[in-house]
Amino acid sequence: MTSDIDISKKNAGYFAAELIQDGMAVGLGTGSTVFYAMERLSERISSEGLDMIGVPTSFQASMRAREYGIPLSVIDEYPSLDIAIDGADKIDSSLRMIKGRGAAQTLERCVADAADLFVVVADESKMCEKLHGPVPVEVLPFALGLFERRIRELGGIPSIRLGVKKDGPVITDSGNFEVDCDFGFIDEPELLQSAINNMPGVLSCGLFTEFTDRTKVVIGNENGVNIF
Ligand SMILES: O=C(CO)[C@H](O)[C@H](O)COP(=O)(O)O
Repeated sequence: MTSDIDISKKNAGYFAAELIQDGMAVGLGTGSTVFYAMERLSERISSEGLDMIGVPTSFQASMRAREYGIPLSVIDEYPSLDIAIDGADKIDSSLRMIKGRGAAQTLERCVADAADLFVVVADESKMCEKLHGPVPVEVLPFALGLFERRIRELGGIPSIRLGVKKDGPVITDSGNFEVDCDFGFIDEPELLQSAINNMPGVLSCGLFTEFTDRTKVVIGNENGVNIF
């Protein structure tokens, strides 16, 4: 049975897919809401002959895009993208967000940075007054101990993410660890983002505060979408 959340995600994803026009290079984010955008893009490719190229942000995104028959390339070939479509885990009213449930935030940040417009698709449960909850961070295995010490010094509680159908730590698509760092409610997301991203051994954290001036957030609900 399709849940309300799934309908909301589908409405958001389908709306984002309609923003894509012929000839566009499009970043394809990771997660279940982006899958709906890909589903609709696939339909448009078949029915309208939509001519587009996708740049995926993870193995998951590229596998699903291939299943959907979406032509793919890489950021080396397309360092400038028209639009990147991606999901988020928490979004505040200033359009700052936390990403990284899928441990893909490093590549997602590269693709968002390359794009003229960052379209974030989510259901209503992702909106919040103040960002809170664990901030995912991709960390070089070599630097883990030092990283955990630095996070504790900043007031966070680091917790290395463990595999579900794998013993031991989650290994990211780039071969690193993913560490969820709990800071509770985050007063100054920009400062926390730069403090974490400046730590030795950090690839990228899941706080996304730098794209707000070119972000469109599409929040799906049971009946349609709201745009922020
Ligand atoms: O940041 C992400 C992956 O790293 C996802 O975009 C985020 O977790 C949203 O996922 P979903 O659309 O499945 O709720």
